[in-house]
Amino acid sequence: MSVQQPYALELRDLRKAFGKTEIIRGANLAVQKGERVAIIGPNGAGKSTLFNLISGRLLPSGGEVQLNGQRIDGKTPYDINRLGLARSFQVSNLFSKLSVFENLRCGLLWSAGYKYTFFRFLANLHDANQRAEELLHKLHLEKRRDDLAMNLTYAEQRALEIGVTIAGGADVILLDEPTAGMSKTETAHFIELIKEVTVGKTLLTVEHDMGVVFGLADKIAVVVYGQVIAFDTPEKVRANAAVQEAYLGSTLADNQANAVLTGASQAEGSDYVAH
Ligand SMILES: Nc1ncnc2c1ncn2[C@@H]1O[C@H](COP(=O)(O)OP(=O)(O)OP(=O)(O)O)[C@@H](O)[C@H]1O
Repeated sequence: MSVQQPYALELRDLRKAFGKTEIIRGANLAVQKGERVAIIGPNGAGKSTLFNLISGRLLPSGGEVQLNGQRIDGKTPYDINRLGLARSFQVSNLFSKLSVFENLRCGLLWSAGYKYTFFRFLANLHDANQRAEELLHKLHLEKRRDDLAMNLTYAEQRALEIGVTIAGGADVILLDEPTAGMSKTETAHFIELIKEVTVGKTLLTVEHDMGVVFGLADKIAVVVYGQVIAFDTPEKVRANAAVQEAYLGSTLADNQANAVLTGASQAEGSDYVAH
């Protein structure tokens, strides 16, 4: 009899109230290792709150979050990161006055624990240099190696941001709207890049752009009113009557529903506020 592997990420009856209002109302989700999952849902459904609960920025009011079979709810973002979960924020995460190479090396050295001793730092430096070169190549940023992060194009900054996120070696990656603000062509390239650099990793994205969702995700988790009402392949989610029903009710929701049902990319930008 084979021993079942733990899920890469599991939410069990997760809850979060702000004051008296329960925003996350018993969310359940079980993500297998290596799956790419897009979290979608109407505005205000609780997608960002879920990401904040998973990454430790918010403490749950109830329920559990498990990472590779280990409970992480109640831990700090730092500890959760050390246990193998990394979240990419917007470009503000970068050191704007350091070069592309130096940004990647910082990410690598931080994960290698350079803080502990100077000698360990030196020992790690050679290895970090080599791995930073490899990452540069993966990110298609070789030509930008010595340019300051602040001088990159927006799309390049987002690529570097993802590079710094994965540099730490985490095996579960959370990306907040990775292609927000990009042109259609940039988005198409970026989806391919994300796929390449996250091979073998588990990926969760919060996403409004259905083009990205259908281009990137193996599975879609539909969050409505603080619960995961469907979690399945894009095709099955599209055909799910409960998803169709839950999306009805507002113009924006109608637009999103149409996009889900047709697999079309949304033309307009989102009103998602980065945290
Ligand atoms: N810190 C907070 N204090 C009080 N209410 C909050 C807080 N954070 C989020 N909320 C509320 O929780 C609800 C869900 O917000 P959240 O940002 O998680 O939704 P979302 O699905 O990510 O929405 P969007 O698609 O618009 O980004 C909203 O009504 C929001 O006002």
